[in-house]
Amino acid sequence: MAEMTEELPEVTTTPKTPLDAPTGTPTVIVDDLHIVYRVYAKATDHEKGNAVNALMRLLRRQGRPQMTEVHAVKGVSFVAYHGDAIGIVGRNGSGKSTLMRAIAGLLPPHQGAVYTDGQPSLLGVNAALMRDLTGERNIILGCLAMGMSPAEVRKKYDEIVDFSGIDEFVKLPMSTYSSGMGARLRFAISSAKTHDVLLIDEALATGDREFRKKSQERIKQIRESAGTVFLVSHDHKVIEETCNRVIWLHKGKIKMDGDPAEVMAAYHKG
Ligand SMILES: Nc1ncnc2c1ncn2[C@@H]1O[C@H](COP(=O)(O)OP(=O)(O)OP(=O)(O)O)[C@@H](O)[C@H]1O
Repeated sequence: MAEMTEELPEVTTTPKTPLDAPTGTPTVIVDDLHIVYRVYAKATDHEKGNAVNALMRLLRRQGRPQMTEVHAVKGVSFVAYHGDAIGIVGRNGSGKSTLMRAIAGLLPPHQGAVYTDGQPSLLGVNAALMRDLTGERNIILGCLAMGMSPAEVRKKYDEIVDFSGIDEFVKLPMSTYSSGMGARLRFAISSAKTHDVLLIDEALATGDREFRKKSQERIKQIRESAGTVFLVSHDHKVIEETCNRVIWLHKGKIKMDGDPAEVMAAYHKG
């Protein structure tokens, strides 16, 4: 395997205490959550800004005419616990990714609230790795960004390269990777750390079968260390094999929440 060649400065930090909270206590509380996107559509020629149109809008107390709202999550409430792996299913546009981003704190609630115990980390298909940098550099930066000390990065480096299976490609820029290789490296980096709440949005979709198996094993380990995992996937086999609970979103609302086999059976019936 390729040795890590980058020099990292010696820094001593106090190690983070492992998650020791007992299972069965809440990690995420979502309370009557509403998320609304505001979209500014392109103005038609008729609406285009000129002084007369602007004045008429002011006089009629109208807002910008091109703005539309998309109510993506509509009053979602649930509680997640330590040790939970929750699958989120639903048709395209049902609000799955929006809900993940809201739990990660990346979207402000329009109404309601999200309370989390610990730091949620969102691992998505577009997780911020840099295409022009080598895999090695991305591993180092990614781990430091997750709060690891340089010593921890050095300790974890081989394991991450090994888990990702990208071998010698680690020395090449990520722009030379296939989408599957990129996804594997992202998952390997993100899951190298114990997460309180790990949100995985379709990030396992591009991996091959062997990698999916390895990632399911990793998710199990995270659950066993009392973290909480959310998994958005259109691959229902992965959901059923990995999760102990499934939430079915439909048009921004929870249609069903419970045992994976029961929810998936109802979901397939439509
Ligand atoms: N940035 C955005 N701006 C405006 N509307 C958005 C934005 N992102 C998502 N939406 C809208 O919000 C709704 C929910 O989208 P979201 O991506 O959360 O659904 P999803 O269930 O994850 O879909 P998919 O399975 O296709 O990934 C859709 O109507 C979508 O068009």
